[in-house]
Amino acid sequence: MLKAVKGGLIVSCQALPDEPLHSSFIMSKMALAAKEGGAKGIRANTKEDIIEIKKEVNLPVIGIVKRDYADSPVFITATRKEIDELLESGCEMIAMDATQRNRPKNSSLADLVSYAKEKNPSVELMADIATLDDAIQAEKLGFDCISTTLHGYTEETSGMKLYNNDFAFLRTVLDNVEIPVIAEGNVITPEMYKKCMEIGAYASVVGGAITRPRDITKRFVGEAE
Ligand SMILES: CC(=O)N[C@H](C=O)[C@@H](O)[C@H](O)[C@H](O)COP(=O)(O)O
Repeated sequence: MLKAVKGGLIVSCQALPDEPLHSSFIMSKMALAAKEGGAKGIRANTKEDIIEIKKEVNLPVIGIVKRDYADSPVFITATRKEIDELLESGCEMIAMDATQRNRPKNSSLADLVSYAKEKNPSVELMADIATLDDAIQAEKLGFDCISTTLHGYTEETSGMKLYNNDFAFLRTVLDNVEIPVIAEGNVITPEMYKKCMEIGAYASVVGGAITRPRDITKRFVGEAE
């Protein structure tokens, strides 16, 4: 997967149950639109969506399963159960929360990494990180790449945006790890995408700005209010 997406755009095609476009069929068509537009890969949520997407496009897929747990704030591929679902989906890469927060049932991130690698060594692993320390730890744990997905979405990083201070966080992560770093989260214009690539991101994931029309509409409406 990593080779296939190098230097390119990965489109995240996700719609949760409370979103108008929640449907595996619609996500598969979003993926087709992304492919026709030149995307090199797809990021998708749930085994069901990934299976539908794979029927429609032959692009590599980064799979996640978002599921809430009462005893932890971690919700992106949080336990072995979600890893199992993704291994059954046929996705080429699995992304998981790689923050150092408490995980459901006191499980450990190291365990999830070795579990996934043992079950299918050919599936690559992406670390969804929020801080520089998360990135450094993820590299030590053997992840294949890092994504800035959760920067701004944890208690510690609340309110921070990837583009703040001319993408300072992305630059810092790039300076401190050797494995590929993928820019993800609030990349909402083609100019921002271009900037991420110029700074040295290996690839960039864009989601809402392409596949969430409710959010796009809100941005337009909000601009004129
Ligand atoms: C924080 C979180 O839950 N991020 C999720 C991770 O898969 C998705 O909801 C985002 O759409 C994805 O990261 C792409 O980001 P953006 O939609 O901002 O381009």
